[in-house]
Amino acid sequence: MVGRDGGYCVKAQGNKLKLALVQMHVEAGNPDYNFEKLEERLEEAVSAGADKPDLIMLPEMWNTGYALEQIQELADDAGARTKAMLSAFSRKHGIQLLAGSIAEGKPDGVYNTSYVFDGNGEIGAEYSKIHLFRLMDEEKHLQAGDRLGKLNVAGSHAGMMICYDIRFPELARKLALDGAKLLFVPAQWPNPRLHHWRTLLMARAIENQMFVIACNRCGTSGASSFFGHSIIIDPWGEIVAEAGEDEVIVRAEIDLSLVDAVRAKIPVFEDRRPSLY
Ligand SMILES: O=C(O)CCC(=O)C(=O)O
Repeated sequence: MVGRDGGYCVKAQGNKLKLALVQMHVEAGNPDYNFEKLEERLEEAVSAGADKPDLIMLPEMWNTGYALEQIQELADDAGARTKAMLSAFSRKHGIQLLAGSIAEGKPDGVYNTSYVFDGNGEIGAEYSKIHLFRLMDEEKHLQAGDRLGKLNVAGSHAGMMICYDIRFPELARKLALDGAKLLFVPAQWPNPRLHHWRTLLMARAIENQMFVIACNRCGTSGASSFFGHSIIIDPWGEIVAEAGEDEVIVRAEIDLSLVDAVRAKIPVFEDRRPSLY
């Protein structure tokens, strides 16, 4: 994991948030294994000696992986198993949990859905991926969501996108215009597109002057391999923390007041000319 040590051109005033991103291997088609493994990783995230995070984040489709051919049978029906485990964890530790996403079974099909637990074990927000990734046949097996992902974190508005969604800058801009100061991105982004992953996330952070917090999986699944590189980028485009390719818990503290400081320094949102585009 590499940290950042550079000086900002703008100074944050202090509204701190401690983050822990669980970058883990996901076993495709084996929810029992993945639930057990996640439980271990969550215990590690809050283990004695670790700086207790305010928010823990998980990767995309951590319950089933991309076992799309069997996804109808494997999906968590109404998210019941996920909700039971993660609600209890969130309540026990008083930690907000942005629970990556799962294959969620609903009466009309399977959705790629993220739940956010608010620290009392209640679901504060949920979001189903709206752009299905045709290169991996998602549209053949999954239903697309039809709502934006919005949540509150430490008194600030935040937005949520899942993996392929980051290729749609208008979605991030809409979330920013609606008030988001942070953007969370759970993913299963595979090789060989590390360059796209880092560049797109960096662009979303700089152009919207927001924190981008992205948690990817690692390891291999059939013919696909995943490079990890979970990353936290600040609104000035500096990398706060970035994982390598192995399993790790990425920990960092961010200061949300930096968003206002950056937006005041270069007032992009005031300078927009929406009447022309
Ligand atoms: O856009 C990409 O290159 C990767 C997207 C992806 O893997 C996904 O949405 O699951």
